[in-house]
Amino acid sequence: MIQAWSVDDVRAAEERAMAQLPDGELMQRAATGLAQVVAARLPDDTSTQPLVVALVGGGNNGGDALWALAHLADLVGEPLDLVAVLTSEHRHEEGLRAARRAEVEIVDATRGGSKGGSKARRRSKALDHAVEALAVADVVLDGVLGIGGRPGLPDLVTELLEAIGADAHVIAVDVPSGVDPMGEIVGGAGVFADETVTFGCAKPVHVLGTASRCGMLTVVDIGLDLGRDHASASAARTAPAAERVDHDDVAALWPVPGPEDDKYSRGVVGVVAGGEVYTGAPLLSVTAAVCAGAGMVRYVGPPGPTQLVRAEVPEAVHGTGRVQAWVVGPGLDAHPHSWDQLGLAQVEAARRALDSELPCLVDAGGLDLLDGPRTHAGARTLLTPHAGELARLLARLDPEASGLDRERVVVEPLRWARRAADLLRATVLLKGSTTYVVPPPASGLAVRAQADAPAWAGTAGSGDVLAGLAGTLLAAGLDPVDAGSLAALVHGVAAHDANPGGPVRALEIAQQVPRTVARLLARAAEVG
Ligand SMILES: NC(=O)C1=CN([C@@H]2O[C@H](COP(=O)(O)OP(=O)(O)OC[C@H]3O[C@@H](n4cnc5c(N)ncnc54)[C@H](O)[C@@H]3O)[C@@H](O)[C@H]2O)[C@@H](O)CC1
Repeated sequence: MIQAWSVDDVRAAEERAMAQLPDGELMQRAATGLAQVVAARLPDDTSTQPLVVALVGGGNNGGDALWALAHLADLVGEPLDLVAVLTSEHRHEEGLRAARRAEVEIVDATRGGSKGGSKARRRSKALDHAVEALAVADVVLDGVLGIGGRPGLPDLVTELLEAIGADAHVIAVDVPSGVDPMGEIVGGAGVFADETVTFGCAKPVHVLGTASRCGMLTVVDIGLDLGRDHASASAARTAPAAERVDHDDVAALWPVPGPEDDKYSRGVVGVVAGGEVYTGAPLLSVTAAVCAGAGMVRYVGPPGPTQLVRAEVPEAVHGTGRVQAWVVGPGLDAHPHSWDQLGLAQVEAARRALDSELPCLVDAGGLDLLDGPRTHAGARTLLTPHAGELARLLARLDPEASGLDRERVVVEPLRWARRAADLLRATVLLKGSTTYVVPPPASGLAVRAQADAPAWAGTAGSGDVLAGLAGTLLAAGLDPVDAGSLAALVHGVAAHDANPGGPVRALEIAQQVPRTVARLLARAAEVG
């Protein structure tokens, strides 16, 4: 599990550590670790002298970058070209002195050129020089903004970033500059790093939807005390703000049956999905549930899709009966015409499932049937909207979200998922290239974010498969946060495994699940 702590918790932990350590020690640890990573990324080709350029901001993040350049000169022991481009009128003076002592070339890009005239003529010589160096640098260190950064960048920095050559390896110091350190706001201007070197622990930016801006993540241990040892939790220890389940967690979380288990103890999942119009969704959800290892799958639906499920998934049983969790809504028409008796009966079946006290996954058309907090199943409800469905749900139920649209959800996914989780007292799994699993804020549980799926997985029916998969995990007794995040991971990996690097159809994702689960379980046995 990758765990990330909030900026406030990191700052508090830094203060606690600094109170025990000599002045500047934490930054030295950070800069030394950073310099070691940079040294390892220098080109093997020794025919030309490697060039490392650091973009240096005015805060401690800039200080890290300056000290790292200073250490690098000692560490590598071979001639290097080191350039620090200052991007702010503020300076980390100690870092600057250290860089000067180490004969790092200092380029002050903030020194303005002549005023007036065209933009090109106004550029200072220093800026031109920085731009030239960036174009040919082997490694570029982004030390403009760290955890003190707000989303967005000054124009000067944007101009410098645009000058970075295509072959440069870009390493962000702690946080890619311009990107929200808390990972709440996705997109916008900012660095796209090949790699991020962070200090003490991961921050939300590294695991939420902003993770794609960070590239590979290295955490340098600088001795922060951040709730690593839950067993001896003291007042000073804090809970993570965000988490990501990884492949090595699957064995610990996946419900593997034991010799005493039977189909009932493994979990019976009931699927109320589809209708006479949408017949594919139930087939996909039921297939996924069977393939995920449900003890039994009961399908509830009108004759058309029932016939199809009978023909394609002989393992499924039909009609209502005892279940341990419900999947309600894939392909469900929540508002059938008054003459559509079969459609109305299916909506009634969905409402009965929603009103039961059992764990419940609510997807697609099922979301349109929700009208307030989940008082019965409460914390054991998992809502699985995509951005458009979440916008529609909130615009309908939350007076403060009237007019909310998909685009706003895409920019601030956590804000709106959290809002729905709070309002409906349910866990919200928001689907997208990053899948967020957001428990009700009152639970105090960390948000999870998964980004395991290839873009090919964004295909019709893929969400129906995810619903069947996650519903099976709910029926096996997992809580909604584990069920949602584990299902998202396995769904994504199965989409990859089904056809690595190429298109995949939803049914193939479902059919791949047994082998993907087996592979992930075997991996744990090998690692363990
Ligand atoms: N506190 C410590 O002991 C340690 C701090 N470390 C480093 O310190 C960093 C945090 O340093 P700071 O708190 O100085 O913050 P930053 O270095 O991230 O920069 C904050 C400064 O940038 C300005 N700023 C923020 N967003 C901006 C934007 N979008 N456009 C223009 N200016 C903007 C702020 O007003 C502030 O002056 C960490 O990310 C890490 O790199 C590490 O050295 C580890 C130890």
